[in-house]
Amino acid sequence: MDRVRTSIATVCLSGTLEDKLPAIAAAGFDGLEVFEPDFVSSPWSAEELARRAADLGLSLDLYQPFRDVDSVDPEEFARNLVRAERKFDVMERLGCDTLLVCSSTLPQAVRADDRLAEQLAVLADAAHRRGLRIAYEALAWGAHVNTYRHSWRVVEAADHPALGVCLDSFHILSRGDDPSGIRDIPGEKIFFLQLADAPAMSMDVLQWSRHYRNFPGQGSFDLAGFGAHVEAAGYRGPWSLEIFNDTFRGSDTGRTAADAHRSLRYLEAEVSRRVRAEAAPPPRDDRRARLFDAPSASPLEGVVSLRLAAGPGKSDALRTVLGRLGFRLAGVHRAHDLQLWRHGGLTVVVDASAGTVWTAPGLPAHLPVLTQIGVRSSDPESWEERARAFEVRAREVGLPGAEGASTPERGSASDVVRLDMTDATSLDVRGPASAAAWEAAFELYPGERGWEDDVSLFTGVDHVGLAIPADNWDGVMLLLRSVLAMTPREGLDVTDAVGMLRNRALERPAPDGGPGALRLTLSMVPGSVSSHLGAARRGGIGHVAFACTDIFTTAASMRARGFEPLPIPANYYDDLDARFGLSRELLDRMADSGILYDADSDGEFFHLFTPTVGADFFFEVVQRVGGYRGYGDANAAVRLAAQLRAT
Ligand SMILES: O=C(O)c1ccc(O)c(O)c1
Ligand SMILES: [Mg+2]
Repeated sequence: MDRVRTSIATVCLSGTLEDKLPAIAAAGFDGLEVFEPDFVSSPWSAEELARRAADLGLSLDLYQPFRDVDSVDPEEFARNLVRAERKFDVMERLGCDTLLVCSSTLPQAVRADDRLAEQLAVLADAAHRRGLRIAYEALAWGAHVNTYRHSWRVVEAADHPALGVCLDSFHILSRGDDPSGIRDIPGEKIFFLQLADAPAMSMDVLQWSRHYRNFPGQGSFDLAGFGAHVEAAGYRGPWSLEIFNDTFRGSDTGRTAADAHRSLRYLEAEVSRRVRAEAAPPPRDDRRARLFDAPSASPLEGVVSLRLAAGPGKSDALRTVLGRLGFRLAGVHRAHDLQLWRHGGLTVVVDASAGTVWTAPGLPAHLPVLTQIGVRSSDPESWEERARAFEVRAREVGLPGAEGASTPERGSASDVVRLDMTDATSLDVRGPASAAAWEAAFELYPGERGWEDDVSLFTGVDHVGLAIPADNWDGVMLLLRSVLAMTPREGLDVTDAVGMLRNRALERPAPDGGPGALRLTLSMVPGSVSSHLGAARRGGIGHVAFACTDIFTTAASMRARGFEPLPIPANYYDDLDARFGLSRELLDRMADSGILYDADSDGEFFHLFTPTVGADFFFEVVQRVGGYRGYGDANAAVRLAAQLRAT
């Protein structure tokens, strides 16, 4: 059976049709929806657009929108029919056979269903005579028809072969409607399917729809459940994206189109899972083969290494902090200005060169920056395949050779597969052979093995905080959810001394089902990818949080190395006392070491912070007690104020 056809409305992308068409084709779409304002503002004739689309192998799947066709005023309805005929002319010339008609938003919309069905049948008849058809869509803010069930009732009553419904996930899910009734619509009467996700928001639904939609996997709708209903109904037309989003309208066209196509692949894989889970016995191959499914990859087994670009300017400050955290300088690279720091099983590489040795040419605007997170896994190649299936570039990397910084990727096979998570930070999946290959590139200090201080205070990396430029937020979210199968937690906005930060944690469970093998907290920073890392924001954002089992012992040990706890005000501990009723003794001990506290129904959380190093980077040490699931976000404003004071 044929694969699902993918389509995208031109309104999703930035630029003019000259920019959009090639980007849509390059991203791998089969077709597109012609958004009328894009056509009206184009110098291309309908024939020219049709020819250009055909040259790129794209079909024109829908012409949209046609608004407010029905009317209680017969003369107005007659005029609307004339208007429709003009659009049929355009569609004939385009070779596009389906017109999207939205439910009316006007006061003169027909309120009687039988009358509305009659008018739609007249319109459908006119379309039919031209070999065209009408897909009727219930806008969530339609004056009379604003639910899919209502649109289907009217279409069913009209009973015309050239009239069907258009289902748009946004209009259905934004209202909190139950989508399971889609199963009751015959698949062949669903003429078109528009897919959009959106972040949870509490606002006027029209504003929400016109400005904040995003691609499947970027928002919080249950689109997999929605898609499973549509599949069950037997719909076999294209899956089309219709995203009105102000940020996408101003972002790189090719990049947005690539995200868009990836989002459909992700959604197909998710729907495929639902369909399989639902059906007993599992659906036959024909149903499954229609939907894309990604190969699974070897489990990730925790963060084992980190790399920080510090440049010559920030490497000393970083060196001081790492030393106080209990890391030791274990060696230097044979050819590059790279330092190897170690603590127990953890490795941190500080890149002190004037460019970055492994990353993009030129240093990011703000230093230090976390450029790499290394995770252990038995089969890195399986990640290369999985990433490729999701159209994400991943590659096996060589170690920086001795030839010079200009050819860092040449060198011995590394057993490392690199995936670009953000513009600054890659995820390096490190296979069993990677550690040895890696070490060979470094000159280890004598006595490195029997270091007298070789106690490991940290059990690993609890989580990593990344600053994400606003225009890359949705793209990163989709990549983490699709390729890495991470699950977002509820978003949280934190208001602090210098503004508001939008935060979102994503987690990927450990192979043993325990807490996160990979936990990331993303914070949205103003600015764009093109300014390399967004505008500077005062205060800490990017960070690495090390896990420990006894934060008081860890704090004492850090202090013995010269670490000075971040001064946390007494008011904070009084407030803790009021909220949690902790013992005075515990509060005093926490205050003494600059430790902050949080608790949820499953456990407790203790954490401490370093001052910021450079623009916004810091380290955190955390101790989770019981099943605490959060990240101590309640303390973010107190932490930030203390960091501002300390730097
Ligand atoms: O916002 C609108 O008007 C609009 C137009 C066409 C659509 O398909 C839609 O979902 C919304
Ligand atoms: Mg729509």
